[in-house]
Amino acid sequence: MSEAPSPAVARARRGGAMPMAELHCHIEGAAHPDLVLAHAARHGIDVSGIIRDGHYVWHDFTSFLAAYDLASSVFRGEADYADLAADHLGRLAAQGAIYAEFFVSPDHASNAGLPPAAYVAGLSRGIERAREESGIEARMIVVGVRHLGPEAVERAARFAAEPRHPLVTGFGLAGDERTGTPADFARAFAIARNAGLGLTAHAGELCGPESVRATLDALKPSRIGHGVRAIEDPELVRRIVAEGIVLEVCPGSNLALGIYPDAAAHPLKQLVATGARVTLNSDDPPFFRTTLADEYAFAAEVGIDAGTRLGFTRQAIEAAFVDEATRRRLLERLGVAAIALGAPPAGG
Ligand SMILES: Nc1ncnc2[nH]cnc12
Ligand SMILES: [Zn+2]
Repeated sequence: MSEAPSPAVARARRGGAMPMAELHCHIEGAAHPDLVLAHAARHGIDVSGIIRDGHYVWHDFTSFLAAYDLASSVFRGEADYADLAADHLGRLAAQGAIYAEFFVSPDHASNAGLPPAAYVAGLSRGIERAREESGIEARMIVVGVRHLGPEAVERAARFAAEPRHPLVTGFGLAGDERTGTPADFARAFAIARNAGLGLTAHAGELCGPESVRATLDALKPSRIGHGVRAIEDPELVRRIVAEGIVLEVCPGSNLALGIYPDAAAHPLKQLVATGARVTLNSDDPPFFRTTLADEYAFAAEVGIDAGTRLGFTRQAIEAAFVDEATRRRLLERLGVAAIALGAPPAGG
């Protein structure tokens, strides 16, 4: 009879010991239910409709967004957001992440009564605290919320652009992909592009390949949030590969939201096989009962080898919205971690 593997070996087999990097996670969506319960109690907010037995409850994309909005509303001050960012990044670092970008939504802060500048100041304090505690590096991507309309998204872009906070390095579009058309947000993306921000947009999550194509045409992002449904159109996949568009793939989110019925139906492996630049991400981890380590474990479970999984981390660092000196440092850290694991990273 063989002995049970040690926890470290079991974790390594699951893919959890890998050095990881994440490009796609919404900070409000990363709020652990315990943290939300604590802040809700302080502010006298009833969250019993969205948190039961320590887990978020929702049943479709619309009710997920409603739960997300209510959970967000319990974070009201600069210090609340510092705690949220530090908690999120501390959890990621404990899993093995060396770099993380997260989406920040000035509209959610404003709805909770906090001016966007104080929101970003609080989050950046959390980033600095986490860096001191664990060495994890992080940046913020301001997002406009699509279902709030083009004017709100332009307001978010102007906030991101001027004055530039040093840790805000990107601009993106989140929210309900089923509302409006990408062209509605072209002005917002022009503002962000002119400010030198990196660009990403959610597409090909709830809607099909036509949404990804229209997003690439109208907004010209270097990265697409999700993008998985591009697999339904081989011509579009060829374009994504040829243009080097990076896909921020979030399998746990896709499965939780029912975009795909099960792991076997998820196109992660096919996307990798096309040569597209793929990264792995957790999106809104406690809402979808996932973690970044779980996403890497998912990749292992669907048959993606360790070298390719390390390649996801390298890809994320190469596509990160950071200055070149930081990118070089992160790639060096990845190289050292990969050698310790006994496997040099793909392409490095
Ligand atoms: N999965 C998702 N898609 C679009 N907008 C979001 N905001 C938070 N999570 C999201
Ligand atoms: Zn997302």
